[in-house]
Amino acid sequence: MAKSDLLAAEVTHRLFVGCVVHPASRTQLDVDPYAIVAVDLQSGCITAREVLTNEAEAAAVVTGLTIRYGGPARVSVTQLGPHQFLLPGFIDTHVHASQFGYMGSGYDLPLLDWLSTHTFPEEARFADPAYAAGVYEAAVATYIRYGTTTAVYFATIHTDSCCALVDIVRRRGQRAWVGKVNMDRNSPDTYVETTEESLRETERFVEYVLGNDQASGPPLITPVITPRFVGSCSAPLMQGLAGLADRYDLPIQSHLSENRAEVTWTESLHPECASYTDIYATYGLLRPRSIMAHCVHPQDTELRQLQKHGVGVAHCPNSNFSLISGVADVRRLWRHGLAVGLGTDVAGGCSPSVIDAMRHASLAAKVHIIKQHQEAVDDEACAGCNTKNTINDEVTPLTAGELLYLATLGGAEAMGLATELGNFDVGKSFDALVCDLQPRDSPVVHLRPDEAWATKLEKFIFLGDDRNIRQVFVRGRKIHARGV
Ligand SMILES: O=c1[nH]c(=O)c2nc[nH]c2[nH]1
Repeated sequence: MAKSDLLAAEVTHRLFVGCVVHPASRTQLDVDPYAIVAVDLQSGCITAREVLTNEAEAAAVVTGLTIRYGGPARVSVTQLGPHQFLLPGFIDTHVHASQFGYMGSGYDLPLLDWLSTHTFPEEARFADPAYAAGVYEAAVATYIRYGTTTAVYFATIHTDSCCALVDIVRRRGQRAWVGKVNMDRNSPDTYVETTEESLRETERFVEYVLGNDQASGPPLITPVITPRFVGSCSAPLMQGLAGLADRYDLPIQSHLSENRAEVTWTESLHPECASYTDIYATYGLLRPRSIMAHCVHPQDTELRQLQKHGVGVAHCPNSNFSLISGVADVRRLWRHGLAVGLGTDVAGGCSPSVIDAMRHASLAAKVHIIKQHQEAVDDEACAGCNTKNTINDEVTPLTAGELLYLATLGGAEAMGLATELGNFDVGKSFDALVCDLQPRDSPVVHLRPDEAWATKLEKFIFLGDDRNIRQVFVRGRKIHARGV
């Protein structure tokens, strides 16, 4: 090839060479110290994943793939460093972009008081699109920096401000479901809509999102139907929203069974229904691609109903601790066959980080173990059972593999997107993080010589932060790189 042809040739594929970590399933975490992931930069999809045994073999496979993809001028090779690894991008299945401004404050109140004291007054300010854009710009940049490649956003009731959020997410290249919030009852005068307004404005928002997609390939941004929760949505509004979800084939998100006082109040609003979950079922809001946040206090019958309708759950442990809502039990949700992802639930949760959500999920699972130990000790049936870290197969700590699964593939399953996202299977979108355990400015993660990869991953989960996320990719495109 002449030199001028070489210069003109376009790079069509990128190969990542080094340690690759991904959940093959809930029960299998693959950690491959010598592996290659190949990405077609046109489609942003993974075209090959090769698992090797040593560096020499990796070099030979790089050469073979380079020939297959048209030669060195068409292939860019990224060699990961000794403490770097590739991880699927994080999926935050429940986050209020509009609450970013007061995250980290107001945790002395339970849910319903917190909503009326902090949340509704702040969200009412989003009537001003300029104010909204300022908050959304900071929020989206932060979530991306922390490795969230896919976010399921609540915005507010204000359509123009919701459109501003969509524009920001689109410009920054993140994948997202974005929801205009619906509220037509039990809300302050300054932050409420009529039923008709709420439906009309939701349709205007949906048309805006669907009409403005400029990404090549399937859209990165999807409008999501977002009744805030039963307490703030009348039956006609819920029914109307279910109709919009049908008409536009859209996903749905809401809150379910977060706090005991909320459950009691909600059920009192609908004596015609058997339970909180049954209210959503009755008004048509439970289906595949519905995501219900929290599910802290459901009865078994409710979990069976969620499973029957194919609903996914956003587990939001930081929020459940911060608002003292209770502790959702992930293993119980799994036993009922539910798909579960993680939610930061900013600002109920006090961190924008899915790594933090993994840590809190670990603690939440341990609370169930501690509770059972405590009950056993109180019964005097189990003197000394604190010497074990498990009660039985159903009450055990979450492993590092399970935590990484919740943060990635579990979220994709809850969204009904597991054929496209969540790990590095060939054909899926390359939504990925280049993680670095030894960036120059992160003294917290200390590695001993010859630290095993299993230990390195645990340290990433329990000590890591945004400084350990070097690059962020969505559909093969780099959307963030650290300056340091
Ligand atoms: O954690 C929560 N955050 C909210 O904004 C909200 N609204 C209803 N229920 C809610 N729960």
